[in-house]
Amino acid sequence: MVLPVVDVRDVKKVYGKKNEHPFLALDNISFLIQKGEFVAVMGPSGSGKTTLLNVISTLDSTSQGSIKINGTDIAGMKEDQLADFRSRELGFIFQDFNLLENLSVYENVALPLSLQNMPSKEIGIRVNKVLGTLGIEGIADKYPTEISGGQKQRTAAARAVVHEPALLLGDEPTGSLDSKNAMSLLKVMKSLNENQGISIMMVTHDAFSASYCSRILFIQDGRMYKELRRTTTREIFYRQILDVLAEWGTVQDE
Ligand SMILES: Nc1ncnc2c1ncn2[C@@H]1O[C@H](COP(=O)(O)OP(=O)(O)OP(=O)(O)O)[C@@H](O)[C@H]1O
Repeated sequence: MVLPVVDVRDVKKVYGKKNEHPFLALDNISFLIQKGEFVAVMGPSGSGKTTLLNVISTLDSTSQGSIKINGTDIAGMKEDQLADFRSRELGFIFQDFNLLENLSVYENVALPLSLQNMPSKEIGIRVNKVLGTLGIEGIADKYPTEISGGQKQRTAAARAVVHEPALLLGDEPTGSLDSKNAMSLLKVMKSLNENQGISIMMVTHDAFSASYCSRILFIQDGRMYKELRRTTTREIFYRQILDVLAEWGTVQDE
């Protein structure tokens, strides 16, 4: 039996203590992400997207319900087990890249493997492979201050997948890129998804970015609002996404 890569059941997240006006940020959210899916989470500001990403990425705990990543229930794990789990099973790609400025592109990408104490020869093989996949082998010796925004985001993507995680998580990964670099990163993510079989879940407010995904989860007020599967061309899917956003009064132009 193939286990889903993400299994979220009846998850609630309450912020604040009980006697201090608790706020229900996630309200009985349940969904599955199967291996090989590329899923976007969309919703109005304050709907709980980042909260959902944080509890799935094990950076925050739930108040109720269960979350399994690749079959492992993350609720009962201690902090050191969680850190180990995160470093093996998850990859993160953020809007602001989070590259270390005093390390070269090669060293930034190698970091997750160095932290796992992998032999340097094997690190070299893996890093060079992923730099090639993302088309940035030519800038391996440059430093983050010497490369473009698009190259920084590719470096961040390479670092996020170099350890071959079960799940790649993105928080507005195209958010700080111009449209050309955003499209280029989305194509890279789609190719990692289709050719390397990496499962991806990303939060985005951008319908164009979401149209590269195979499924969209729309959340509102901490609840599942709607789900949209791509069964058609990217262009038609984009219009279908815009139709849902229009229900919230959030219309965008491509
Ligand atoms: N640490 C916290 N303590 C109390 N309330 C919080 C906390 N973090 C988030 N919230 C509240 O929970 C709700 C969901 O926040 P969250 O950041 O998940 O929304 P979001 O959908 O990611 O929003 P945005 O699109 O604006 O980033 C919001 O109403 C927010 O004010």
